[in-house]
Amino acid sequence: MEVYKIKGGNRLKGNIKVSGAKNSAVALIPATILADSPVTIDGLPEISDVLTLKLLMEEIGGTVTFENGKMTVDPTNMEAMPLPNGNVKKMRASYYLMGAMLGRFKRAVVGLPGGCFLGPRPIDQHIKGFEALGAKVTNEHGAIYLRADELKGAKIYLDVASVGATINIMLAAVRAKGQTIIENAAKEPEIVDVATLLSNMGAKIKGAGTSVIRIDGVDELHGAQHTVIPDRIEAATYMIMAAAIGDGIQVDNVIPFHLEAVTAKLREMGVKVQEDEESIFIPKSETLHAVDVKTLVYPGLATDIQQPLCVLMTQAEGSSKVTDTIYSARFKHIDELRRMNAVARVEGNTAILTGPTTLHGSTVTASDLRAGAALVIAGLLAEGETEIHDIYHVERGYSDIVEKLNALGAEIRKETITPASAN
Ligand SMILES: CC(=O)N[C@H]1[C@@H](OP(=O)(O)OP(=O)(O)OC[C@H]2O[C@@H](n3ccc(=O)[nH]c3=O)[C@H](O)[C@@H]2O)O[C@H](CO)[C@@H](O)[C@@H]1O
Ligand SMILES: C=C(OP(=O)(O)O)C(=O)O
Repeated sequence: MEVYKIKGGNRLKGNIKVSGAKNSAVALIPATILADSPVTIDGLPEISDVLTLKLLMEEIGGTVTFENGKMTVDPTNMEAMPLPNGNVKKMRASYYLMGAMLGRFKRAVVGLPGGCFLGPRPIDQHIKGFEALGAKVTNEHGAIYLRADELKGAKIYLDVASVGATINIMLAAVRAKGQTIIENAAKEPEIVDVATLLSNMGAKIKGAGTSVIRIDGVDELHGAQHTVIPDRIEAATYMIMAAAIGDGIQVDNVIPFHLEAVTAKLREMGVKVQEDEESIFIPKSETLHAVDVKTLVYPGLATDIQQPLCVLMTQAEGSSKVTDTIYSARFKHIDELRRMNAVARVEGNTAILTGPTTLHGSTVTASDLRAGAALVIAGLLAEGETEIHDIYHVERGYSDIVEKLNALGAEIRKETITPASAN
């Protein structure tokens, strides 16, 4: 089993470069299925979700090259191979194969997705959208079967502004006959990024990034070239880390506009965030103040940032409250932080953390991706050594995290331990 071992307490300093956005990358790659010639995507993060999608593209007959963050997918010989199990279960965003394969082949069989367990994560809005476009959708033995004689544009109102449903419906609708209107669409920057690639492939999409998206279906989509946007969640994680244990850290390759909610919250805590065009500098923090946080859909504070932010709250004076309105049970990191001496408790969909506290190195488990990121920051802050288990979650979302942090002066290493020594 692979674990991270972190010797805590080192102050960190220097520049750290953010990679391409995971949540864009995992939709851009399936979007290539819709083209009739090769699509190249540049700036992709080297994370396990991207490698899993590469394998899935190959499983359905795509020819894929991936080097130095640049992936070219030739979808010409792809077929509607059923994908009920295997790689689709390793990640959440394999659900985008449903929309993309339905758009191209008018049929697909895709296993229910994996990904972070954050409490229930239904996909009813995706299915409602596919059905509105004319697909018959059934759930058989844990796989979703989709079939349509033809896809027809429709007006679809999303009951929740879901990122996944918005993108998935967009992927199918670009090849439907006539106009599709998605109302109460999610507005996350990753949706705009996917719409940009699809438009470059010949799709007709208006309104991505607003709550009403209009799509005029086209008969074919062609190859294109695209560079993925920077990962705003990775950037926010490193901003929080910089505020917690930095002696001056510049986070490079960011779009500061995408980070406004976290920037505002850090400033409220007393952090002096300095924005430039494509970078953000965080000087050494002075006194940190407790704050209350509520996660919301974009442009509100992302639920994915809540978990790392909890660690910073252990260093702030007073009691902070974090209410997660998107995933009410996304608090498994709190138990692990308590093992590290954090003063924290969960009441319903709210965590309450009181600081400042000295964190103690401990053996802890990453229950999901951002819980893992939170524990890495906690380990960097803690006195003594921290050992983090189940780091495969972290590797779904953070490209080269060990190398990036060590370059700032951290002491973190990946080690393989035997299960016996894991106890
Ligand atoms: C691969 C990817 O992009 N993952 C992100 C995406 O996940 P994901 O796309 O799965 O999240 P959604 O935006 O769909 O979920 C938002 C909320 O809507 C609910 N819901 C969603 C779909 C549906 O059909 N029915 C339904 O009820 C969910 O349970 C959740 O409470 O957005 C989440 C919320 O910003 C982020 O935490 C994830 O990092
Ligand atoms: C929850 C996340 O990812 P996924 O939707 O891929 O599980 C995340 O990125 O924090």
